[in-house]
Amino acid sequence: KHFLMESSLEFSSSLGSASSLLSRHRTFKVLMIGDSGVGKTCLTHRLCAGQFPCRAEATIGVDFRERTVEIDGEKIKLQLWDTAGQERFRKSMVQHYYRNVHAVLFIYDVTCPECRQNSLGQDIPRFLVGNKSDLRVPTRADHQVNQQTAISFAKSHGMMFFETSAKIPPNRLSKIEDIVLTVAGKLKRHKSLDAATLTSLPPPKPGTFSLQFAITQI
Ligand SMILES: Nc1nc2c(ncn2[C@@H]2O[C@H](COP(=O)(O)OP(=O)(O)OP(=O)(O)O)[C@@H](O)[C@H]2O)c(=O)[nH]1
Repeated sequence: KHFLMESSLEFSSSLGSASSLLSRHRTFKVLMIGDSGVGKTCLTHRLCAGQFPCRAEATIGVDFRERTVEIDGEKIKLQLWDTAGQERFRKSMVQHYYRNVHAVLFIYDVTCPECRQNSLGQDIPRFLVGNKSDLRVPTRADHQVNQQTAISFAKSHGMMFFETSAKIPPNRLSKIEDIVLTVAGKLKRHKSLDAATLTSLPPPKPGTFSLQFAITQI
């Protein structure tokens, strides 16, 4: 995980070059945000490289990884920006990495009902992703985020919902490919994200909502 200088944070699109006019190709900046330790770095690796990283250290600043998928003949490049969850790193970087964002993945840990989050980007596609589903233990349901609660929460905030694990081997339950394809598909179809507006989106509006889930069983 490294610290990136501001100059490398700027969004770039391959649209405009002669070759990209022949094969349509768009790049979208997707922000991964969430508390420290929820698994943003591991999930970013998994979504982009298909693997769980053997070791992950706390992110300092931001880092990004890319994944290209083809949807209906168009190549969509997702640039996943892995942000620092630790408050001391987050504060100093906040205004930089929220610039020109096209979608946000709010990540929380399903075994941590106290996860909190700041809301942003009301006008862009947003996804709520519960990670570490491999750590769910049926007998400890009271210490985990209830999936129905999370689904209702996502619905009421206009987000799409996924529960996944960055760690489990690729299978139907991991949902990793579903997440990649859903995010890319949503961005491809999102009206306000056409070529003309790619580099001129306003910064996401700040605001808050509590992503603190109620513990449903006492
Ligand atoms: N069991 C399990 N462990 C996970 C999963 N995802 C991440 N972890 C572990 O959770 C810890 C934190 O993961 P990171 O990806 O570094 O978390 P982060 O959200 O990037 O943390 P910050 O960089 O501090 O913001 C590491 O020990 C990972 O191995 C998962 O799906 N399942």
